[in-house]
Amino acid sequence: MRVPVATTSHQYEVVLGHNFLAEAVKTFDDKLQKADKLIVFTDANVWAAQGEYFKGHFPYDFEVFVLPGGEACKTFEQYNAAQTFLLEQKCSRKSFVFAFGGGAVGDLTGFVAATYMRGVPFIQIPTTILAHDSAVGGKTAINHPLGKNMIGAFYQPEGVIYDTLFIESLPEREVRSGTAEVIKHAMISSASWLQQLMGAESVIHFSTTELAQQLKAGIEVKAKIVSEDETEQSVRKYLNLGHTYGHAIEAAAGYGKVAHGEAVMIGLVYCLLLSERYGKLDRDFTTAFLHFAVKNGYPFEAVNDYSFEQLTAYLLKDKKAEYGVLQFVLLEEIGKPFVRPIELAECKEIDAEFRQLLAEVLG
Ligand SMILES: NC(=O)c1ccc[n+]([C@@H]2O[C@H](COP(=O)([O-])OP(=O)(O)OC[C@H]3O[C@@H](n4cnc5c(N)ncnc54)[C@H](O)[C@@H]3O)[C@@H](O)[C@H]2O)c1
Ligand SMILES: O=C(O)C(=O)C[C@@H](O)[C@H](O)[C@H](O)COP(=O)(O)O
Ligand SMILES: [Zn+2]
Repeated sequence: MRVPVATTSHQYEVVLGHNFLAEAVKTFDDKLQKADKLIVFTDANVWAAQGEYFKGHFPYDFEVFVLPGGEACKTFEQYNAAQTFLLEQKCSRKSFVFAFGGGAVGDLTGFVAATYMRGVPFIQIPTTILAHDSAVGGKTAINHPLGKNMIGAFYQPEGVIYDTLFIESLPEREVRSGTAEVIKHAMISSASWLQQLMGAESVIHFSTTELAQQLKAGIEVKAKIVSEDETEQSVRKYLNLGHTYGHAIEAAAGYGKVAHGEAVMIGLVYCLLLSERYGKLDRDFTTAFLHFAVKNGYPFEAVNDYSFEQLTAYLLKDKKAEYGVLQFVLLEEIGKPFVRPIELAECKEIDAEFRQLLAEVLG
């Protein structure tokens, strides 16, 4: 399966298949033959689970740099270590970089590639469900203790090779986390798709074929939006549904304790509550959605670990804020997102409603 991405700065394809790494990498043969060095960035968990397969199916010589697993690789320290590795390997502008891992490896590697000698080409080889989102569209970043993804660049990959075989070793918690972004893509694009997901027995036990269909549908939504608005001037903001509150939870927890997708799911419910005030969605729908999320194991108890006051500083650092006022992505109805300024006092009211609803549903 192929999904084209055509942003203002770059055109490329996402190729999706199963057990097809060698074949997919070969489609870049022209470029890779001309490269003076191939560097693979990965993380310790991915390399332990999938390194042998990778080595057996990657048809070129390469050097590998193994980062710490998860959010721990999106730090200034690891950014510095990765740049040092490229310098020590004598990489040039003719070198090629691969991000082999989930969104954390992809975001770090993309930012390293964007800034090494002011830009070297890179290819995303995602290994998580979540990375159907992160590997596409060119948002690259590391975290700052004061806010999520605060230091980064828009920098598109040369291509995305998505071999769903890698997902077979993904822990269940990460399957759940990644599926939150699939659900987000459904919420901003299609009521019938969301209805299908909400009606499923479980959204974390899809068959390989069903999963590939869900991933492709998500990639298509993302590709269409980033092709229209690469740098988040307009419709790209819709991809941030659930992230204003979600990122605040992630940052307050200390990156990695609440997984990105878990935090996004929490943020999606928060946005549904807020949307009730400005669109056609009502409390019955929000409650049904929360039940669906709880049934699938999303950890809403995490909200109770932080007061609204603890979240406030992170909320205010959201990148969509304008002139000090938060801009939330809301839903007129499912499939119809819009952006609206929301004052902090109103955020606090919704936060209180959220905690009340959680108490009712979680008991
Ligand atoms: N750039 C974007 O547009 C974008 C979009 C969404 C999320 N993100 C970012 O992506 C990150 C989250 O990505 P993620 O959920 O993929 O997390 P991740 O990269 O941290 O991976 C999750 C965990 O699973 C392990 N793992 C990954 N693949 C594995 C595999 N195949 N087998 C076994 N273990 C594996 C990792 O080592 C890690 O511990 C966050 O930092 C988030 O901010 C970026
Ligand atoms: O691609 C986008 O645009 C997104 O917002 C996708 C999000 O899922 C992703 O988590 C992104 O990294 C968030 O970006 P940020 O600008 O809020 O840091
Ligand atoms: Zn996200």
